[in-house]
Amino acid sequence: MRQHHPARARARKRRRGRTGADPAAPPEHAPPEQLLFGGRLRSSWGWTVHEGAQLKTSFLTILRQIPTLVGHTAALGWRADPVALVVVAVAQLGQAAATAFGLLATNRVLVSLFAAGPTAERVQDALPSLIGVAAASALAATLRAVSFAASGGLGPKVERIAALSMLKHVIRVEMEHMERADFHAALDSGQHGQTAARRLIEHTLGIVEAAMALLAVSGVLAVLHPALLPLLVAVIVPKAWGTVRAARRTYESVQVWLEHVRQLGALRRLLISQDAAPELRVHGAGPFLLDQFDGMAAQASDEQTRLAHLEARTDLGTSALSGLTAAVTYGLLAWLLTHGHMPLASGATAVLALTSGTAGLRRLVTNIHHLYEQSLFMTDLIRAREEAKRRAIPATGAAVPEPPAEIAFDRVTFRYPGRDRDALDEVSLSVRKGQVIALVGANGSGKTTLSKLLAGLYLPSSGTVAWDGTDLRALARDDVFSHVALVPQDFQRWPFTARANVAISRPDAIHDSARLDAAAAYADAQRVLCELPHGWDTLCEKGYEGGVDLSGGQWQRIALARAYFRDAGVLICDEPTSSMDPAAEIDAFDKIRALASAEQTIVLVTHRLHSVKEADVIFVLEEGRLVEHGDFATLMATEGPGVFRRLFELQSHQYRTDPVGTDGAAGPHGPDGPLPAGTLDGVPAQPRRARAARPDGAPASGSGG
Ligand SMILES: Nc1ncnc2c1ncn2[C@@H]1O[C@H](COP(=O)(O)OP(=O)(O)OP(=O)(O)O)[C@@H](O)[C@H]1O
Repeated sequence: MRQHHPARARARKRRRGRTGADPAAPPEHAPPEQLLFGGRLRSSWGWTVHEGAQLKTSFLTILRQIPTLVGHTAALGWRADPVALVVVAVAQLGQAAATAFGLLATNRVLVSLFAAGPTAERVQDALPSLIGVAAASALAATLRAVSFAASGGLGPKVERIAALSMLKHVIRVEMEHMERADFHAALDSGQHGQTAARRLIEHTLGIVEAAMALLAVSGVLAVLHPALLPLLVAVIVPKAWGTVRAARRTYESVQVWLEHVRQLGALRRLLISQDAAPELRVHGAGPFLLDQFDGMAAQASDEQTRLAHLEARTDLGTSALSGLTAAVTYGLLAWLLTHGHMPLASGATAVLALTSGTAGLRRLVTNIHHLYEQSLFMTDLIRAREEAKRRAIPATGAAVPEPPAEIAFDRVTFRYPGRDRDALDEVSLSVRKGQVIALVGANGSGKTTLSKLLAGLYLPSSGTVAWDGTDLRALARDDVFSHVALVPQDFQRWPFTARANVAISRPDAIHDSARLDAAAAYADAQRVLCELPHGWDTLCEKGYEGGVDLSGGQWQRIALARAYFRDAGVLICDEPTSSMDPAAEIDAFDKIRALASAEQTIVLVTHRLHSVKEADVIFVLEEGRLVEHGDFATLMATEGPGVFRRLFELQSHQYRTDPVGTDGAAGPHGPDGPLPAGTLDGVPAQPRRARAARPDGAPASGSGG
């Protein structure tokens, strides 16, 4: 039985409805686009501002900027590989000369062949010139190959230089600026500048090559007959117009198609995605999305047909116009020939020259077009690089030779860029060497933010963070970082080998096997490593040959091993055990705490309040403010409902729930009776919909049939 596909039917209807409609009209939004993406999927990335830039700028304006652009690109090429640049330039010049010589030799051949006399003599006469033609074409081919080889190597070198020039500054940008939308937009644009650098070289070389070819042709035409030069211009003008128009049309079509490509690509990725696979199956989302995909694909092919018709129409018009001009041109040529203003041989050479000249021109215009757009991306790269330089962590400052004996916060306030609320509000505290510090509080209370300020990742908006009495701002931040090891909440799961994943915290020791093994032993990660097919050298990224994925808890052990491997004076662990089983968690906390006895300062951010019992100081945060601090006993002994005590009791009661429900109430209990469903860590979670079981065992949901 033929299945009904609503999206396909809609696409069919659209196709039918469009018959007779203006093919130039923009395509209407397909319902799937509206339904799934809320309309066209336009990227908000910075670089998209340049999409179609050449369409918005007049060709003359572009033309005026060409000398400057070519100059910039040449400078870039010179920095990347001066020898290759010179080779390319010489090869291009040589090619032009060979082309001109070849045309002139062709003229000589034709003159000999069209002369009076026996055929054998004429051919013999033409022979030296024929050899010249062959030599010129062999030379041009050799030089083309030389130029090709040199420019092929030049492009990637330029791209590498451009990428490095930006990235080396980006990796030093202050964290706070990494969060800023304007800087991110600049970075996105800059990213495209890296490939643009290579294309700039390609298009500049294309322009030079085409310009040289044109120059050679013009020279030959001037030699054949001065009147031929205006003829070339006569052919050039309509061809140039046609080429610009065709280039713009093609570009426009790519833009329209791009939107579909993005959406279809997003859908295609989801349909084969491993992460989405469970919901695609259980929720029946697979057939639904497939149907949307099909509808959008049908629309995409509609669009391609529309564009193909449009292309054909434009091409026909342009060809008619160029045919007309060519007819006039060749008419003029015929007139010159028939009225004895030019020998027949020169006429034939002129035809050859005109053909090769117009082809060169087409290449010239297309390359100019692309060069202009790529130059915009390149400008973005330069801007991003300068912005990154401006926002960099200072490389200067007082040295920090030892881990700090004390880190002190004095009325520290911090606000994230773009937020209207402080994440930390006048926080004052101090952390001493060898202490275990716990930061606790509800979600969003500022624990992670505080730990990042402590590590020197952010600087306070007001107040000071001082390491041994010196404001962080005055310290060499690289030195500060060298004393910090971090297990962030959202730690990086590097798509590298297990070895690189651990040793990345101290890359200079990546081959130190004893140190790696010690780190694995510390984090209880040996079992994880034993199970990996290539041990330390197993790629921890699924989707590549030999790559494996690790469980959440296994990844956390790797992250702990990484922090241990770093061997720094200050260890900050933000929810280091959230994915571990209970036994592993207890073990991990014991080990982390044990490091304090080795003179390390430990900062623990956690919701597991039982695990902070042995902390030297617990700092309790609430909405960015430090509301309580002290050791566990002090905080539990507070008069009245202290924040920590309330959170602790709430969590403790959760574990004291009657496991078999003999008290007749399902779910956890608090001090005042049953706790709301989903209450965790003292923070109410999303309310869960209760489903009482029906006598027949089916859930009593109100599905209504
Ligand atoms: N990168 C960021 N940009 C903007 N706001 C942020 C950023 N990170 C955190 N915030 C905001 O700062 C406040 C404190 O967040 P923080 O992550 O420090 O809380 P937390 O106590 O660690 O929370 P959790 O227990 O959920 O990890 C929150 O209001 C949060 O929304």
